[in-house]
Amino acid sequence: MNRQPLTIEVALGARSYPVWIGRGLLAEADRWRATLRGRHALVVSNTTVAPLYLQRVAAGLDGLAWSSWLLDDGETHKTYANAGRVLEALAALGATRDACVIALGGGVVGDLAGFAAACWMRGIDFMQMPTTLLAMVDSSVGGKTGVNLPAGKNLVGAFHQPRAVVADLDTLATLPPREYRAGLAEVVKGAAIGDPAFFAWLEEHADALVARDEAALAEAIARKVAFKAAVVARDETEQGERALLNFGHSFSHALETAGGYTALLHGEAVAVGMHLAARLSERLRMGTAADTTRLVRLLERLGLPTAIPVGMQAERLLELMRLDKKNTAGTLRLILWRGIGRAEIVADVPAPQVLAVLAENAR
Ligand SMILES: NC(=O)c1ccc[n+]([C@@H]2O[C@H](COP(=O)([O-])OP(=O)(O)OC[C@H]3O[C@@H](n4cnc5c(N)ncnc54)[C@H](O)[C@@H]3O)[C@@H](O)[C@H]2O)c1
Ligand SMILES: O=C(O)C(=O)C[C@@H](O)[C@H](O)[C@H](O)COP(=O)(O)O
Ligand SMILES: [Zn+2]
Repeated sequence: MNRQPLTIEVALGARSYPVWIGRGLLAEADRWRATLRGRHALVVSNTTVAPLYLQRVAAGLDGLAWSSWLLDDGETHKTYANAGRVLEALAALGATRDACVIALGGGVVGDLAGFAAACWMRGIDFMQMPTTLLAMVDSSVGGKTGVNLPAGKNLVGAFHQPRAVVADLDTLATLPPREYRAGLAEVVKGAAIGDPAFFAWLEEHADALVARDEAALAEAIARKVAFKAAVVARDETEQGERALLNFGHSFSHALETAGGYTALLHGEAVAVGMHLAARLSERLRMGTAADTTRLVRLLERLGLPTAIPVGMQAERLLELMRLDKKNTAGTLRLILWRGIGRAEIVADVPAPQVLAVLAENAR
């Protein structure tokens, strides 16, 4: 079998890096090990992923001074305190400026480990080894790193690009169904904001994706990664276009925070958030009910939620949305939607209209 991975480059000049997508890549250490510059490596993983996959990575670190640091599992552990613990682990390892932090896990591990790498000695190398669908198609690519505060999602963080992304599709074999579906939400997001042909392809292949058909999944991952890589290459630090990748996220981050980071998975909250953003767009006479229906149908076929969880108050959600990083000067700035493939950044969105959509959809 030809084991050459698909390579998608994130083109950022001297800081360009490959996203390798394929099977068996963790064990093919020669490829990824060549990107390590120094003799120290810290593998950050969690208590679920490490027993499954750390051994494959460890085999490739032979001869280096390396150790591992394991996070407890779950979004509630993506905290500033735990980022500090990763930094302490780097100190214990004696990591110098040429050390590398390797994130082995989902987006929680990747965001936290990347943030620690951005902070240690003002920034050291970092490699992403995503093991969830969501991390492969979204969080491992683009260099957004960070942690949550009780006040809000991802409020503390840094842009810090990895040196390489190693997406080993074999790891998805152990991913629980709910986590797999959550990853599909970020795939739909990419198509919804800027690629109508991809959206139509997803509609056509929804059943195959639900059944985890290998070819359909590989194509979905490749298309979403290529889409995101291109956006990041044009606007690395979200001065403009990159904010479109935040479609649904003003709502979803509020939903996640309101739920104490346990009620909804990030991808599930993004699905609900995209639905709410589409409804708000209709209300503001930007989008059409027909497009919202297409979006909701696709999300539901993929097994994703589209409704606000029972008991979440509209006023509380609006209050949380006011702390979103896209806002300026005390006004709401959201990603709204003119329809399939046509998202837009909209400033000064009237709060009463947002509240009305939240209230209409709260249960
Ligand atoms: N930086 C970015 O650009 C970006 C983009 C999207 C999401 N995110 C962040 O990513 C996080 C969500 O990431 P996620 O959905 O990967 O969640 P996650 O990291 O919590 O992983 C999901 C679950 O799957 C388990 N798991 C991971 N890989 C597994 C495997 N191969 N087999 C079995 N179990 C496995 C994990 O232990 C966890 O229980 C959120 O914090 C979100 O804010 C960041
Ligand atoms: O890469 C981006 O840019 C994104 O917005 C991707 C999002 O899916 C992701 O959830 C990201 O972490 C959100 O970033 P934030 O800036 O809203 O915290
Ligand atoms: Zn997201």
